[in-house]
Amino acid sequence: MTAATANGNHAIDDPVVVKVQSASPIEETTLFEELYQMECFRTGEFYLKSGQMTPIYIDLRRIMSSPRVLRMAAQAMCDKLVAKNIKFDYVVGVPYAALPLATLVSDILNTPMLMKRKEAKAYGTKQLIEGVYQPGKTVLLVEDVVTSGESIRETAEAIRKESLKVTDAIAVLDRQQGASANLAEDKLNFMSFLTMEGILDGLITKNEMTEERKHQIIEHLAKPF
Ligand SMILES: O=P(O)(O)OC[C@H]1O[C@H](OP(=O)(O)OP(=O)(O)O)[C@H](O)[C@@H]1O
Repeated sequence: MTAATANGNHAIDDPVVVKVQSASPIEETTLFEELYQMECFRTGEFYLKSGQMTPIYIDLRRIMSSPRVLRMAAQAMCDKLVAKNIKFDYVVGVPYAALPLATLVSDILNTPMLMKRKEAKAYGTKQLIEGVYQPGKTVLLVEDVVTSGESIRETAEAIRKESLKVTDAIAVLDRQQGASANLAEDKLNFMSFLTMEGILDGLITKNEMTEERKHQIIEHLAKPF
């Protein structure tokens, strides 16, 4: 049996929608504070997937150690999806870091999840996309942190090969290094709950950073990969 959920998405075998939006929407500053307390922000010299050096590293893998904060981050994305009236039939997390987030988004919105593997297995069904799906349906991609958008793009490509549609992707945080424009070229609408600029402003309020350092970092991150 298929049932439409409150946001118009479809769930299998579960007609009862119990959760969608938070009673009061989660504020960016509230999630920032939780991420700060969980030491998700580190300054220094780190290297990203793209090979680029970054003076600030944001590690949202840490939040799986707090189900409360993990849920808050997922709920913040759900609030945004509902507010923007984004429609989709399945939720897919960009492996691996976003998988716990995607699981909670699927749960909160009562919308089925699929799982995209980084690599297909050489045994079993050898499928790259796991779960039950019908071709022609639409997938929402969920990310933790986005830099270039390449991981989203790769995931969208694998999903589209299965004759599924992908039009929207959401992340907890956009490092604001060109992902929106890159993904738009691939017909993907990208949104995030937090931005790098918001994080840097938050770190200024914590006296962890000066305005001058913030501008140096933004300038550094604006350089091409
Ligand atoms: O926008 P991009 O330039 O693709 O960078 C962002 C990606 O990098 C990180 O994943 P990582 O490659 O470190 O793998 P993991 O999720 O398995 O830790 C992050 O979780 C995103 O998926």
